[in-house]
Amino acid sequence: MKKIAILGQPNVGKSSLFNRFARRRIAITSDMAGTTRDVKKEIIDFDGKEAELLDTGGIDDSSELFRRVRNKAIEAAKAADIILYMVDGKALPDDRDKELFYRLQRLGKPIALVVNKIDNDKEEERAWEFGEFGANNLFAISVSHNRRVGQLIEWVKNHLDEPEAALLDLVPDEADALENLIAQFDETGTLQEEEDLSEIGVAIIGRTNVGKSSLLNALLGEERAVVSDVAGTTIDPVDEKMTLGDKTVTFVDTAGIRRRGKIQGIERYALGRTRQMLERADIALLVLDASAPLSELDEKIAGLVDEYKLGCIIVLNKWDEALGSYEEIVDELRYRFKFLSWAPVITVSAKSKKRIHKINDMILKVFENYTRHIPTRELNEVIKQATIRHHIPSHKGKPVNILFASQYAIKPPKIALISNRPRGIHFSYIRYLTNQLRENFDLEGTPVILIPKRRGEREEESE
Ligand SMILES: Nc1nc2c(ncn2[C@@H]2O[C@H](COP(=O)(O)OP(=O)(O)OP(=O)(O)O)[C@@H](O)[C@H]2O)c(=O)[nH]1
Ligand SMILES: Nc1nc2c(ncn2[C@@H]2O[C@H](COP(=O)(O)OP(=O)(O)OP(=O)(O)O)[C@@H](O)[C@H]2O)c(=O)[nH]1
Repeated sequence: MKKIAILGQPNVGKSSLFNRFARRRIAITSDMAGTTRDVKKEIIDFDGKEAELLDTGGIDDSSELFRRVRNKAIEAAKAADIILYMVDGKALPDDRDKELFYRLQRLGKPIALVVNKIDNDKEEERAWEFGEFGANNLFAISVSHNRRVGQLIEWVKNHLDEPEAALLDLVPDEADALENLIAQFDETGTLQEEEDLSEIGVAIIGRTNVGKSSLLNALLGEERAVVSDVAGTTIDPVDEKMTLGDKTVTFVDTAGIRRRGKIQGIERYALGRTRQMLERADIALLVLDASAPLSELDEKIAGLVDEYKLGCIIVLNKWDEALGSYEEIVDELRYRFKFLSWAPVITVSAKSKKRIHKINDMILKVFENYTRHIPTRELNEVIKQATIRHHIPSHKGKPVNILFASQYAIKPPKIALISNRPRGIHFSYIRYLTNQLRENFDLEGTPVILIPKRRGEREEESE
């Protein structure tokens, strides 16, 4: 007989769905031969077919660790033939669910992502946010409003019809995969950072003749033959690498940098090539020529750094021939590049290799900030204090609240502000909060992105 498991975090609606399915119950057996502590099973008549429904039980304490959800999911994944992974469509997608679902999906068993509590048409769009789970089968349903539950039942039924697997036990590959699954989470149930943080992609950008090749050579610490002008526009992206502490720095498309004079003239082409580099980089070294006035092209190139949301270090090169004092030049620069106010400025002379090591130190620091994960508690404390100091202005006469904040990505840090009226938070208030974060956490050299999001509380539906 096929076994169906309904998994998910507390309160997503597992019991409700279980009861929906189990309306036509045939027998209840209370344990699974003592193998698992609290997996109940129930034989149900599933639209004319018998199936076993595994009930992994709720987790009573809402403060329980996600680890327990995961352990139960793994137990059930071992036992089940069909897995329904349920999430609360009124909440934001949880990265831990996403990672767990993704890994369960790779086991190759029929598995569906069930986004519950999509109670009406208006709420449909919330389900789209769960598209990032990469589910092959996604059902946006409402158990309590009986929306689309029929479709889910159809899908399950189709899989009940499939022939039973010959072996109920796990094949070794699957067992290994499950072992790996366990190893990938830490004590708190958070997926350990799988992303490789040992490589830093650096793009050296700037208009022609500012000293990009000279800077690259100085950074790499050796003179290299400069490839003289090659006719034609073909670019072979060649990266050069250096080690900085325990990190590898990859300078992207150095062939393009070394090919002299290439970006001269055709501005569109220059910007296009810069884009290609930025796409592959974590940090941009924006090189400016201190011996010449800032140009419009400098500004356009700087604008791309902002657009790509990369870490940035402004390198004022040719400092040996600087046109003015440090204050004069930096004031002008800050005035023109307001959108890069968070980027550190370093004055260097690539030609004489002066202060080049400052760039190395700064690359490491900016990368640390670019990949910074602000602990939820500290993040919320700062946001809370900020909202006490300056209240969030009301929107169309209605109060706007931030319920909590949660960082959901790095490179750069991205933070969701869960609000009753996300669209009611003015951008100037977002800027204020961003500055508060910058004052409290080291975020030098990295953009920080704050995105108001809705949690889907009832009261806002009257908006
Ligand atoms: N709005 C809405 N609420 C729902 C829906 N389905 C379930 N709920 C509610 O969500 C809450 C949790 O439902 P349960 O079925 O107990 O959730 P669970 O996942 O079994 O919870 P645990 O037992 O804690 O693991 C209950 O208050 C349900 O009434 C739905 O489709 N829409
Ligand atoms: N005075 C001074 N000149 C420099 C410095 N760095 C580079 N230069 C000179 O500036 C000119 C351009 O340097 P490059 O390194 O070729 O500049 P680039 O940005 O790679 O130029 P393109 O390939 O044309 O985009 C050369 O004549 C360098 O010698 C510096 O720190 N001080």
